[in-house]
Amino acid sequence: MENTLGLEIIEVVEQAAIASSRWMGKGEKNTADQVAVEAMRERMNKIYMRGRIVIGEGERDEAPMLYIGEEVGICTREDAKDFCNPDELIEIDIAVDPCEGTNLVAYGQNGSMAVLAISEKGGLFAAPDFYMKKLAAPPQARGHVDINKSATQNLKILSECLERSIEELVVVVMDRPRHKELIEEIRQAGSRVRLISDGDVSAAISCAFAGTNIHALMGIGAAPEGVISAAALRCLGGHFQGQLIYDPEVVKTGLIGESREGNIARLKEMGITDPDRSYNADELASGQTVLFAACGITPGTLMDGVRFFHGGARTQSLVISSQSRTARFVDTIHLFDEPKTLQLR
Ligand SMILES: O=C(COP(=O)(O)O)[C@@H](O)[C@H](O)[C@H](O)[C@H](O)COP(=O)(O)O
Ligand SMILES: [Mn+2]
Ligand SMILES: [Mn+2]
Repeated sequence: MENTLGLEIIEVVEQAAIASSRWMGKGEKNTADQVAVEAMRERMNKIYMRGRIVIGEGERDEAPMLYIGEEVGICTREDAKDFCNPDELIEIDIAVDPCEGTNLVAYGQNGSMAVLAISEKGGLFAAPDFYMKKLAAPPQARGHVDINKSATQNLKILSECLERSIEELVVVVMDRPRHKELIEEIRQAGSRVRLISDGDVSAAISCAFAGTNIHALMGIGAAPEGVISAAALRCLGGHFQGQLIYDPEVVKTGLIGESREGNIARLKEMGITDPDRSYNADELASGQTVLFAACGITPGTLMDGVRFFHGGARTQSLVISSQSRTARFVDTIHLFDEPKTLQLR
């Protein structure tokens, strides 16, 4: 899979990031999102592959593009056998977030990226558009911290695993009213909290890399983003656990319906009979082969944002593969027309 798709998926996230970054700081989050979706879809449909979107922009009716169930890639054509090789005909599942952190792009803030994860059919948990309680941590803490333990207990375990004091730990939490008590607990335990307004995928993946000064992600974000984060952390050997949140009393906003029972029923319809189950990274991204790619839109902890220069642009991406066991940082110069200069840095 990596051999046939590796380079192609870098271009997919690069094109989405470039398109979206043109709307950076313009206060128009929907446009920043829409152009990323269009660019991602257009580039994906030039790839010799047989892909199906399992995590995307939503259901077909509400999302004209990259909706769940949409088929992408040249080899989804009926006559594909005539021009696609056997590898390209293997069915693959794709999770996309063409603009992760639309608010961040719209307001010119750090941490947004174009991102996707790929696996063979059935290899990615088709997360419903629900919330998810998340716990991400570095590889040394994998299997030691536990989403069912309190933040205080996990910080103690984390400090032992990372051989540093609790006071030296930095935990990223989304700045939401639902996290008031969690934030207090982390501070009370002695650790430091980095609050983010959006973009918990970047925060989760940052846990896997020493030097980011991010040691854990705790709290509730969206479930689709949880699966994408899990795909990266599984390949990197980091810790990731997620638990669906269906009780509107817990989140008090957005994604889910107002009735707890109604939400449980919706989950059941989707085949999720134990709504309280916590999933680890291997279960959320269970495929034999998992590929992940992200490209910075605005600057972030892991990657720089898109930088334009006369006649071109420079992007930074991260491509992770469970197959080759690599995490590649890719720095690309894109030549649009006749650039006067090629910007080295
Ligand atoms: O910040 C986020 C927004 O993602 P997007 O809509 O693609 O720009 C995500 O990282 C979060 O995981 C999540 O979507 C968010 O926590 C759910 O929204 P909210 O109700 O505002 O917390
Ligand atoms: Mn997102
Ligand atoms: Mn998005």
